[in-house]
Amino acid sequence: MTSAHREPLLVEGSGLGKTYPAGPGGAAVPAVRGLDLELRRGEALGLLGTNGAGKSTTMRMLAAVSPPTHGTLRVFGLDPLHDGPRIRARLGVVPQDDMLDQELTVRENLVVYGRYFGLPKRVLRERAERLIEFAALEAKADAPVTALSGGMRRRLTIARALVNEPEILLLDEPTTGLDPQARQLLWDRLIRLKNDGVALIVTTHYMDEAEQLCDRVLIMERGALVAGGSPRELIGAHVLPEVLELRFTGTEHAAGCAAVKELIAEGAPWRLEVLPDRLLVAAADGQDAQRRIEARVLPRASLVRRATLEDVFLALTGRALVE
Ligand SMILES: Nc1ncnc2c1ncn2[C@@H]1O[C@H](COP(=O)(O)OP(=O)(O)OP(=O)(O)O)[C@@H](O)[C@H]1O
Repeated sequence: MTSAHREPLLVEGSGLGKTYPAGPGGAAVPAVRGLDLELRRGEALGLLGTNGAGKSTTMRMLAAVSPPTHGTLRVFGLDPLHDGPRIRARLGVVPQDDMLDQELTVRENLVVYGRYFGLPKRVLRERAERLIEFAALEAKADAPVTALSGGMRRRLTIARALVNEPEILLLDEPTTGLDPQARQLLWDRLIRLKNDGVALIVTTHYMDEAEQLCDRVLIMERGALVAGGSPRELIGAHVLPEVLELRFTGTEHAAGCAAVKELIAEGAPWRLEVLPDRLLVAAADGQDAQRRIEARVLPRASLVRRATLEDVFLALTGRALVE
């Protein structure tokens, strides 16, 4: 039992599902089906899946803004159907699109948002300063939102979602469109929150993000759970530990593919994934695979790396998780 398991259960969903009613001329959409999930204090849960997998629908159910049509859901032990306002008061939500007040300054955005929670002025002023510092926006505190970079806006959106000191923060694709440096700073802040005991639920298209942040991930496809566990568990259970990436010049791609298939047919214990621009050969020993393949066909470039969640996703769904 890890220490996380001694923490109280904040979210408990069982057989959770949501079917959107049929529109004019269309069929009903089962957006989420039979999902079991749990979240504890200080834990980060990742929801992974391609577009339309049901991640945003799951987030909306957890945020008590879209009622489930199947299964049971408890957030803070409360039923979202009947206790929506009490649940929402203890949640922070970071939507995909920053819904900041463009004309207001950084500080004003925090203060105005905090008023919705009925916080006394003095508390709010002090909290806004703390959040400005947390979001590393001290130099921009009096600047309007229009003067902020993409990364700064995301940090302000997160700061704003923290005004009510939520116990759970829901983040829908928090770093989409940000450059590597801006992503790193954001991850740093999210890890700090987690260490302070805030529970995070993150949807993302980025496997490295899930590996960095999440204690557990749920891989979803067409509304259903495909696999769940810690990144390490998923890698251990679903893929071989090393991956040899091979790139060939245009016309050689097919020959390279044939050579690897031939070796596998001869008994090499590998798994081949063919992508448009490269071959991925999963193996227990990547260097051995590299030697044996390169004895038959010479790639333009090759490298051996450790298997990642991206490989798990590909192995389970047959699709690369790219935007
Ligand atoms: N309000 C709605 N009415 C009807 N169908 C919907 C509604 N919202 C989402 N859907 C459908 O439900 C399915 C799941 O959508 P959802 O937005 O939850 O997926 P997602 O994994 O969040 O995708 P994305 O990464 O694009 O946000 C899709 O087929 C979508 O078209």
